[in-house]
Amino acid sequence: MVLAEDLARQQRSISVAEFFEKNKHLLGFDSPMRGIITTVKEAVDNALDACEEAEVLPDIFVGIKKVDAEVYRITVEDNGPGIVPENVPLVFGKLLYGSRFHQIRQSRGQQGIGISAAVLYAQLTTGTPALVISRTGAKARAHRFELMIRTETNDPEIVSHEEVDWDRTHGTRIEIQFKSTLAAKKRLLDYLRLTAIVNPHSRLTADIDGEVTTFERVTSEVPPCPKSVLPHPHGIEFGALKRIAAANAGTIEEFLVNSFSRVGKKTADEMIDLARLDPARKTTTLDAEELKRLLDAMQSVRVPAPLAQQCLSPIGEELICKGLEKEIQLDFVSARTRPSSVFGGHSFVIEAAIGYGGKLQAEGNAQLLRFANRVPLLYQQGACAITNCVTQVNWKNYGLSQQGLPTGPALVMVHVASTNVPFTSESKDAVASIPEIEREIVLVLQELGRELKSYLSRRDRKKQQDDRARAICSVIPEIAAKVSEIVELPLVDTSPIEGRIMHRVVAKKRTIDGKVRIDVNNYTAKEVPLVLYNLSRDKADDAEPRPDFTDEFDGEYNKVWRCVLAPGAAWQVVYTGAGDGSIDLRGVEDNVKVVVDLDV
Ligand SMILES: Nc1ncnc2c1ncn2[C@@H]1O[C@H](COP(=O)(O)OP(=O)(O)OP(=O)(O)O)[C@@H](O)[C@H]1O
Repeated sequence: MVLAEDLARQQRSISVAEFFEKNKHLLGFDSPMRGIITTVKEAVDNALDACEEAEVLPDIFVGIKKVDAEVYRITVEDNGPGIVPENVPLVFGKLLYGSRFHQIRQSRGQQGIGISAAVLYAQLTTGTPALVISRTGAKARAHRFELMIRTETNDPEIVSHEEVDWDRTHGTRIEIQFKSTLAAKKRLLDYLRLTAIVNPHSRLTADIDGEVTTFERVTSEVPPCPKSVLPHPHGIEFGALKRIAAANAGTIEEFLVNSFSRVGKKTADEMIDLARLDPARKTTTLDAEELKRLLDAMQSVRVPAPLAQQCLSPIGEELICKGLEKEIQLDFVSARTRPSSVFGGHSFVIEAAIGYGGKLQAEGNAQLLRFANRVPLLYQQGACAITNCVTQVNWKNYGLSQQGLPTGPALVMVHVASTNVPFTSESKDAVASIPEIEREIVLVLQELGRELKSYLSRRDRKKQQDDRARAICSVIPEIAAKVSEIVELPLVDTSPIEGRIMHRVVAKKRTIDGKVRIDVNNYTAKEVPLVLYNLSRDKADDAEPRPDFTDEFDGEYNKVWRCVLAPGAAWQVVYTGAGDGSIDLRGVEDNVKVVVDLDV
């Protein structure tokens, strides 16, 4: 009895801020290094969400500066709609306060914890308040706050508040200081690069201790902001049904039609009938047993899937490829956006891409890029359903070797976009194992695997043909020389014949005038593709071709320069390479001649 009374004296409620102060690892603040990444991630997620809501092209600045031995100041500034001054203290100084928790639509933020957890972490490690400046439009003045969190009550504490001048017309800036290290610099830049890939409409500028990196946008089209939809009857649980039914003044039929997505009068009547209820009854009069019957009926009646186009914002195949190509040089890339699907009443869309070659590492595991609602997932790869699906696919069928993950110079990217991404924890690092989601991921990877396979066999076939053609071409000049010696006639230029064998122009070191002359008039195509091979990779690496040449590696041989010569166009190009002599490409009307001087 005494013990119970002793215990009773110790029992008291715990504020959510106290809880997370003690369990900061649950929110991704388990180490000082990770603290920086999580803070930047939370603030950038919020900035991107806010810009999307305001339909402005995001222009986001991330600054990290050492201010003391172990203390870093993290700044994130956006050009979003700003936050009204009354809400600023709540947004940054109260955990579980946000605008997205109650909305059913795709957004980066969900829980209303992210940024206030960063403020809490800062005050825990350095005791300094967060500095926030926000402005909502040209007509309003900016408000500057210094904020802390009262952990015992989970309430904001306003240390200072004043109106200030700010050159941005709208946007928000947050500055947080905490103990950390800059060991996370590479990871931070990786995070920003990945964020740029899945948010191709945004410009991200990072200043990490004076070193500035900009990730430029690849499109100027703002993706439409996903719209909030009503809950789907297949995704509702008893507690939620009871709560919304109690708050509804109408009849059961009105309740079903007005409170759930894709439920019309006919579907509602079918549900009510199945639950053996009177459609004219008020929902507030239903007892627990009747609500249970209604819930069962709602789950068994067929209802069309939620309208994914409204509430989701997939990136799209073209922009995924553009983003990947810009940030990671690849020889092959292909992307797929699957049709939308549903799990537990929540819409989701799976997007994926496969890249190969280019600057990817030839050894070791393929690079796996995981994303959820346009946010890169950087931690807990092993615990994520995406990783599980990638290892389930038999990559050997598609020309890659495999040790769990595929290996070799490949990249696999998967994006889960959903109104409710099922994360394994509050730190939102890994996607939970949901059979519907996993099925879609495996399907899309198999689809892309087939494309990769046909690219790899095309490439191998081409390499074989090239090798053969090269072997033949290497003996033609010798045969020509021998023949001219025998028949005692001048040596002819064999380049056009070689060109026809190779189906392209091959420049090699030759002795005629110390130059190679290639006549491309044999091409009947409207445009003449010109490819220069066999330039020493080292030398060609330093060389800058003309802007109308694209410049790439063929992955197998050497540097390849491509351009298109239109017949009839007059060409006069003189190029001086780095130490490998000059290359002179010349074409005249109806007689396009290419002269390559490799006289080194
Ligand atoms: N830069 C910003 N511009 C405009 N509004 C913002 C900004 N940052 C935060 N907010 C508002 O503050 C709310 C709380 O942000 P917070 O990061 O705590 O949670 P969240 O983003 O909603 O969810 P999560 O915890 O999953 O990140 C957001 O829902 C949003 O309404």
